[in-house]
Amino acid sequence: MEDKLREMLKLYFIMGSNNCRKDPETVLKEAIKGGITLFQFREKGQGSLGGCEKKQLAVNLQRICKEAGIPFIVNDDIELALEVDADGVHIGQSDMSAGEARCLVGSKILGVSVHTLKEAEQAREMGADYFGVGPVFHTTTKEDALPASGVSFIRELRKNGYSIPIVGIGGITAENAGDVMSSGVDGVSVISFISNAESPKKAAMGLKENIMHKQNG
Ligand SMILES: Cc1ncc(COP(=O)(O)OP(=O)(O)O)c(N)n1
Ligand SMILES: Cc1nc(C(=O)O)sc1CCOP(=O)(O)O
Ligand SMILES: [Mg+2]
Repeated sequence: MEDKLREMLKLYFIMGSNNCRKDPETVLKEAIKGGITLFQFREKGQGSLGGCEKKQLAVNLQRICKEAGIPFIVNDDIELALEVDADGVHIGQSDMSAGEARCLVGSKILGVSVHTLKEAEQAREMGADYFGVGPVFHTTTKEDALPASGVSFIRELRKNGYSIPIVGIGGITAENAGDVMSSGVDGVSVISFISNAESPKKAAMGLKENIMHKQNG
């Protein structure tokens, strides 16, 4: 299961309608053609959808993922994740606790954002399946992002014996993805480099090439 999860995390695309310059369903289909391995529905921030519109978009994007065999993760909204029977959820330090989330989602994938060794210890104890660590580089996509910390915390986690799957997030592009991979992560998480690209397919392909290149030596 853990090896399968590491594979899934290689190119983790996250998106909501407000991150896209074209129709979100088209963006997701193109990103899948470009080689993404996991998708997170993150409908959040200025201009995002709510209520029935949010749920309908989740259902439509989940169908596209299912047809392509890409697991579908929901950000923050555990109720929605359970309603649509998503493959997993991602939560951060200002969301519900990882312990509570684990109780609610059972054996679904549980991702947790961590920024300190203390948060990492708690998340691991509470049953996190993977960590999201960022922002690695400067990002304007997340309104309340912390200052960029580079790859130092990723290296610190590995040095302290954390073998749990980890993805780096924040400001990642095809150009810097290889450096993030070299720090010890299993994969990279990306929003705008794909969602805002003229060709989401080409953007995903560019990322994939650099990720695989690093992985193979
Ligand atoms: C893979 C991944 N890593 C980190 C995050 C950020 O989660 P969080 O800190 O809860 O912030 P929001 O995304 O909810 O604004 C993530 N979503 N995915
Ligand atoms: C959703 C999210 N979480 C972050 C964190 O640091 O935890 S940074 C971020 C936004 C990532 O978007 P982009 O790839 O466009 O920089
Ligand atoms: Mg959150």
